[in-house]
Amino acid sequence: QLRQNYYAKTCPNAESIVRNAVTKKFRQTFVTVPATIRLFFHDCFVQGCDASVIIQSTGSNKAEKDHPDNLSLAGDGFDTVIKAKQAVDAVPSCRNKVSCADILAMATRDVIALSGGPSYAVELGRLDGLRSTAASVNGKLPHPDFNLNQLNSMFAAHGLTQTDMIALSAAHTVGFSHCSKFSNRIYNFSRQSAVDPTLNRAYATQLQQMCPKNVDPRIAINMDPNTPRAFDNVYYKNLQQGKGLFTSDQVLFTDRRSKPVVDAWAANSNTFNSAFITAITKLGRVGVKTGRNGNIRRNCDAFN
Ligand code: HEM
Ligand SMILES: [Ca+2]
Ligand SMILES: [Ca+2]
Repeated sequence: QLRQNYYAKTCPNAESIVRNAVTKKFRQTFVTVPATIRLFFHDCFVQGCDASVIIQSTGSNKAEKDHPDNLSLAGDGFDTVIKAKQAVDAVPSCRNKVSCADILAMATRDVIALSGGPSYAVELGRLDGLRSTAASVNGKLPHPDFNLNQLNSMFAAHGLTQTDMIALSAAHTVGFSHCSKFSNRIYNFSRQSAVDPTLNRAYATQLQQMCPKNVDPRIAINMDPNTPRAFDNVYYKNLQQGKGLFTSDQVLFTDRRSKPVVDAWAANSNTFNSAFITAITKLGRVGVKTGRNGNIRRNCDAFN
């Protein structure tokens, strides 16, 4: 039931208003890019793409964003959606017409294009969800130590194929990770080997330097050591060299079932780009709310 140009009659400039607000935010800080993309993913995988992740906790409700798996979502993603919503609502005819869930989908499309990734037409028509609880996040988001079967089954639960999962994982071509998310790979990996043998040796040494054993937990490092500010297929080239940061990244190359796709997309950015557009469009359809199951929030971080 989603479609392109959904707001053509009700708020014809919705997409350009959002794009302008996102561009302004992008010029202030690059973190806007990874923060917004990850926010969209974490929204869609819990209760569908309904902006449930943006809701603030209240005295009586601990919201999704305060679940441990969401605590590292960067504030600039939330801020991007809130700023874009304010820009939309500043136009009298658009006021309370555009959902926060759609604004997040548009902002995600825009930050990908701004950082050099593929441009695509975004489907719209989502309503905002009416519930957000920390408990509902349990077991719904992938962990960095997942193997291919675990990744596949979690994505399959939302109608996404292994190919879609490999394409979406390329979001790790931009953005940051805290050291704790991969420290198991560079210290005390196993009885046989202190360092994960699938990790490039020189890269492992660099990671140990950037993330010494008792590092400040607030330290975050680039996930793509080569082009951290470009949304590109270098993600797959890194995997070929043992430079995937998480087990869940590197396994896409070490498991023979996913390796052929990694090799193909490392070699051809056009085929990657079109697979990515297919996959993120499917991600945007997950669990969409319509009718009585949703509404259009006045403020994206609180229920009406
Ligand atoms: C395939 C399974 C995935 C796992 C296990 C995973 C795990 C993680 C982890 C552990 C971080 C670091 C968080 C931190 O320490 O701050 C991260 C960051 C990130 N993830 Fe994923 N992720 C996965 C898939 C995805 C997908 C599908 C997307 C979007 C399409 C995505 C987008 C991002 C982005 C953009 C960041 C950087 C965030 C920032 O810099 O603020 N991830 N991911
Ligand atoms: Ca959601
Ligand atoms: Ca990159």
